[in-house]
Amino acid sequence: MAVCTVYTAQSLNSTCSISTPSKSHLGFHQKQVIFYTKRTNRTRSSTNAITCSAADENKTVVIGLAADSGCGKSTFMRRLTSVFGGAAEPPKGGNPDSNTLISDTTTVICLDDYHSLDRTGRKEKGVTALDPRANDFDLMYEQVKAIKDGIAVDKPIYNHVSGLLDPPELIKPPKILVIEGLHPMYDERVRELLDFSIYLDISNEVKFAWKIQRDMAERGHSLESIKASIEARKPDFDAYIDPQKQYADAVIEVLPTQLIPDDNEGKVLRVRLIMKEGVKNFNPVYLFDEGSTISWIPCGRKLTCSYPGIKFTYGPDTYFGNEVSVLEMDGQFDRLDELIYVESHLSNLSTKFYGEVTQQMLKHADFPGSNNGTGFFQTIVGLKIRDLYEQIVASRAGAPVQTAKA
Ligand SMILES: Nc1ncnc2c1ncn2[C@@H]1O[C@H](COP(=O)(O)OP(=O)(O)OP(=O)(O)O)[C@@H](O)[C@H]1O
Ligand SMILES: O=C(CO)[C@H](O)[C@H](O)COP(=O)(O)O
Repeated sequence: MAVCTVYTAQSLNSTCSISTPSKSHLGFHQKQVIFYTKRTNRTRSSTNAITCSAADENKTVVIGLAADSGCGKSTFMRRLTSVFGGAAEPPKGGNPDSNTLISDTTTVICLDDYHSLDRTGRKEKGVTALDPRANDFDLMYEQVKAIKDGIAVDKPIYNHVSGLLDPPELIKPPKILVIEGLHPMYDERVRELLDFSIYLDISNEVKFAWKIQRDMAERGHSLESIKASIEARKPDFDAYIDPQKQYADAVIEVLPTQLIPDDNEGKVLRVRLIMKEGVKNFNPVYLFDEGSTISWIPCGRKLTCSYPGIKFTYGPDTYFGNEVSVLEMDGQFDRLDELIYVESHLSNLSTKFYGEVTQQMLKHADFPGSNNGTGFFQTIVGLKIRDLYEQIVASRAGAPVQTAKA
């Protein structure tokens, strides 16, 4: 037994703890405790440096989700957390404007909380929130690494209501940590901590249509102000956000349909799920025959399709020099219960029972994108992440990995 100041490891199986008071500015959860190590793999008798790490099988799995604002991250997160069961809610009794969502298995933190400049600060310096100079990547790295190592942190909160940085909130290491926001793959050190990464790539036309729908209808903004805000963000979006897609293990690309010539309504979407080959614990989904190039129009006797119909394509491709498999869906579903027909023609879905994708889609039929490839592919990626998590846990425990059914 030793008495020391520790950055508290929350897991009982944590192997040891650390004492480096000079690091308190990094927001580790710091307190004076009697320090007891249950299973010590490594101890170093130094007054100010005891290394800490959670027992390997308990280490937090870290997922990164990158996208611009208003591109469907929250909707995706709701689909993902639902796959693990249990409701995701803000920390109980905490800041009502917290951006964090916690469920039994997952904790989703929003990287806006690492803005180093508040709204006024950005205005004074003439930088946008997308600019790396408005974000604290050192703190982001230190805290994500700490959580991954089983250590709770006091994470700052960026308050979107006031535009100010609020007092921090305690984040305990969950089974799965999702870091979502503008820059999860921007900093190489943070990128290295990710067990899996996703980029939501929404084309300008579609982003514009979604922004109008939300910001005009729900937030009372004018068409001109929405256009101006998109234009103002574009240079920094192109410089700092968009390039992250090259690092993503999966990209969901959302484009206008090709089924309606010169469509400018932006309601019918062509959605591409780009899946990197050779990623550990992740086997891309395929249609009919793995590695072949397939074009499929499922609108026949088993799927109701009104104009302009539905078209799937699948095949190998390259993306930023990486080998990928691409599954594409253009069009929209008329009847969600018939989705089972499409699901039954896809393989490597990592479902636990026949029809699980369809069941998830029906459960959240009211979420945006439920009648097209955005919701369909987000659900599939959610199931793939569950599978990846289960494989990581099984391999750490040295148990044979029980592969998913489909
Ligand atoms: N798949 C979709 N299909 C149609 N509209 C969508 C879809 N996903 C999101 N939207 C629209 O975009 C808006 C923003 O979605 P969401 O809140 O999920 O995005 P976000 O990236 O979390 O936004 P922010 O970062 O601004 O909080 C929704 O209110 C909805 O209008
Ligand atoms: O790009 C964003 C990510 O959500 C926001 O614009 C950024 O976080 C700044 O927020 P606000 O506009 O509320 O000051």
